[in-house]
Amino acid sequence: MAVSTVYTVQSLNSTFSISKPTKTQLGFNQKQLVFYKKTTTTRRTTTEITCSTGDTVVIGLAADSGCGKSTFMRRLTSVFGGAAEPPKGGNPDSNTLISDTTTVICLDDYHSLDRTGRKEKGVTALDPRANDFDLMYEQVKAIKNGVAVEKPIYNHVTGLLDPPELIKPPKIFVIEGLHPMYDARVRELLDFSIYLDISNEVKFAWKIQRDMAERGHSLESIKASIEARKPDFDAYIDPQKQYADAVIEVLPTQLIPDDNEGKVLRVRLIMKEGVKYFNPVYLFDEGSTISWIPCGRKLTCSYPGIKFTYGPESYFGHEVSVLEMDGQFDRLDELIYVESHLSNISTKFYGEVTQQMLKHADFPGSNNGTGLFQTIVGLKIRDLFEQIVANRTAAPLQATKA
Ligand SMILES: Nc1ncnc2c1ncn2[C@@H]1O[C@H](COP(=O)(O)OP(=O)(O)OP(=O)(O)O)[C@@H](O)[C@H]1O
Ligand SMILES: O=C(CO)[C@H](O)[C@H](O)COP(=O)(O)O
Repeated sequence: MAVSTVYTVQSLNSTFSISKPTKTQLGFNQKQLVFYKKTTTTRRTTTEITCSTGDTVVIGLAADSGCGKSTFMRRLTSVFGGAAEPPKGGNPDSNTLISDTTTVICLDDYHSLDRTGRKEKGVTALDPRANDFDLMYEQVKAIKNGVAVEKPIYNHVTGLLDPPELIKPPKIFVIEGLHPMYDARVRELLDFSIYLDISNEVKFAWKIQRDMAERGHSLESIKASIEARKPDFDAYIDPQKQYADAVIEVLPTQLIPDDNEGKVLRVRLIMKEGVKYFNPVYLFDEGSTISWIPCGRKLTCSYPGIKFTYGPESYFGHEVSVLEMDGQFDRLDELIYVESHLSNISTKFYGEVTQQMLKHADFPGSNNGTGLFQTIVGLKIRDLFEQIVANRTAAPLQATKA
């Protein structure tokens, strides 16, 4: 019986056919090859095998508005080197940030209702009915498979949906916003997920600081906006934390009794056990329960001091490790003392965490656990990315040997 084999290779720019692929092409490790489709035709039957060759690692970052996502993204892209900028020559109100390695998109771009539409229907932007999850899923899947997409833009200045912008598959694709883990199909596409869990007291303090000082809002209007969002936040945003591989929880300090200023923070890094390519950070002794007050000869601490705790816990029925820091640093250069007591932080050289923190000393949270844990999660993401890529490169080699 005559058997002919047709291979169709779709690159980012074109589709072309080749009669017989080379070994490299069969190993799917050419970045520009996105779909590999082999059609074996006998006289009457056709079998199709489709393989994706995209190298893109997808990271989800969930948090409410004004909870530090942009700051976290700036720390993350800095770990990979190079600055992140909006697409060149594009819409000046684009929410996208592109650097050499990473592309960060804001999921607000998948709002299906614009500001007026939401007002007319009486729904908030947090409500799933105001968002297009089908399109979000299709486009994140395409990027993960190495296919460029035309993503819509939600314009925060006008409140309208602007014409789409072209997003090409990067090495690391970060989807940040209100709902990266809401839709099960999108969740499945994530290689790693993070939730920034800012307690109400702290969220309020940060909102006041930003919206009163920088945006001229009144205290009453800030209170009203937080209250108006709360039911939908509780229903649709907050539950996503159960799916996150890492949660950064930000709470008022316990070092000052009845503190309500929200300036000194207790920050917990909750790390899920058993996540592929992710080994939780630990303090002194993995799996033990530790309480450590490092203030003394090597670390300068003014009132109320600093306290670290570490240990195993259960979080939404998952086994997790929790590293906690309560208090704030007086001198950032002394952070090296704390860093040297942490293990599994995925640094490439001694003192890398301290170096990153010093480099961005002017970012919010640089003197406390928010900055420290965001930096560490950035390093863990770099490590995860490198492991995934190494694994993908090794797999075709093994297949070729077999
Ligand atoms: N770690 C932090 N410590 C103190 N304040 C912080 C911290 N992170 C963020 N803030 C405050 O919250 C504000 C919002 O931060 P950021 O812009 O990073 O949040 P966002 O989630 O990206 O906000 P939005 O979604 O509204 O754009 C900052 O201007 C700052 O006032
Ligand atoms: O929750 C939000 C996420 O950033 C925004 O409020 C939402 O995107 C709507 O934006 P705007 O208030 O500009 O119409």
